[in-house]
Amino acid sequence: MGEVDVSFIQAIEHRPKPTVTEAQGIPLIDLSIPDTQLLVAQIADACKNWGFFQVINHGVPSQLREKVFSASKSFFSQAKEEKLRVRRDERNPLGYYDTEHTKNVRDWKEVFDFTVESPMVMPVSPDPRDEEVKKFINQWPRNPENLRELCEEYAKEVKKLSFKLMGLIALSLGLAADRFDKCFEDSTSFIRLNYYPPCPSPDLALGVGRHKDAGALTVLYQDDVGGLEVKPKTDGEWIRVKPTPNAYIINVGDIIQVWSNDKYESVEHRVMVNSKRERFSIPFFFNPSHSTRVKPVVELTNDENPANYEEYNWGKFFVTRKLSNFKKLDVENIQINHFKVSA
Ligand SMILES: O=C(O)CCC(=O)C(=O)O
Ligand SMILES: [Fe+2]
Repeated sequence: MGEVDVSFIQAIEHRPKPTVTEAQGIPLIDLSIPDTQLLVAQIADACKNWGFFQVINHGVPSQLREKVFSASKSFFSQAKEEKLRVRRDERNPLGYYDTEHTKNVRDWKEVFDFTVESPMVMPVSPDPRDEEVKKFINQWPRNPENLRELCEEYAKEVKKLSFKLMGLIALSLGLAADRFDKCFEDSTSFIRLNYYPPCPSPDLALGVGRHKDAGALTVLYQDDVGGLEVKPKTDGEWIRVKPTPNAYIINVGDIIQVWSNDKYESVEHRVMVNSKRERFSIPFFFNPSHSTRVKPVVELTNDENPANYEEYNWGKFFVTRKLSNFKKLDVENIQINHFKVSA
């Protein structure tokens, strides 16, 4: 990518600030502590007050993660023609692309997406009357040769961590640890290799525009460059999440917000770019199966605390969102607040 094209330019109110505020006090949770009750209390506090947190002693081997980062770097360093051999298009949402839009502004990044379950089953169209589903298959590049094997091994490890976190979150809501496990059979989870090239105008563009993650949970690893900013609900300011070696950043996504009936909220975040260093990150998006009907869990609602959301189908929501990120549309893309029950 050369000079900043007009498609990347953020509206003035969404441009990054020239000075960065480092986040203070983001919960850092040690998953190896033997006292489950204490762990659950820490998770509850982090989800309620921050919507995101970091975890250490998470069980994902750091050597494997480093190998995936280095394979990712080698994939993105190839000539564009080579990367375009595995590009995504409207028929297959998996693979490489460099034209993702967030809220209709182009992101300064390149990505490579692959699913955790292969094939992954998803509806073909956002139309609620169209019941057709399709099996999607990952596209793997010729180089680096070991990318597929490393990514598949990494996916298994992060999936284990995601189930563990989901269990702790369920416990923190007073539910059984396996309350949500069934929803994640035949999951639509996917992993994204993110590459943010140096940007000549980091004051005008963003690596990823402000957004909330639509799925249940995001398990993210960022390299040591930094650039991830969040807007926790306790504070209206964007704050920078300083990279912590060997820690995963966990975000509550929109689905947990709905399941918990707003007890936990999905946090807005974005990525700043810089003119000097390229940046890499790898989010794992833990998403339920396409047939999951998302609504506040019955155990958490009653007459005094009625459901804040109408039920929606995850597969249709996801497909609608995918199509809108793929190209610039004239309308706002689908959001959970479209399902909010009006007071
Ligand atoms: O690169 C990052 O640190 C975060 C990326 C992100 O928020 C996303 O891909 O949804
Ligand atoms: Fe995100």
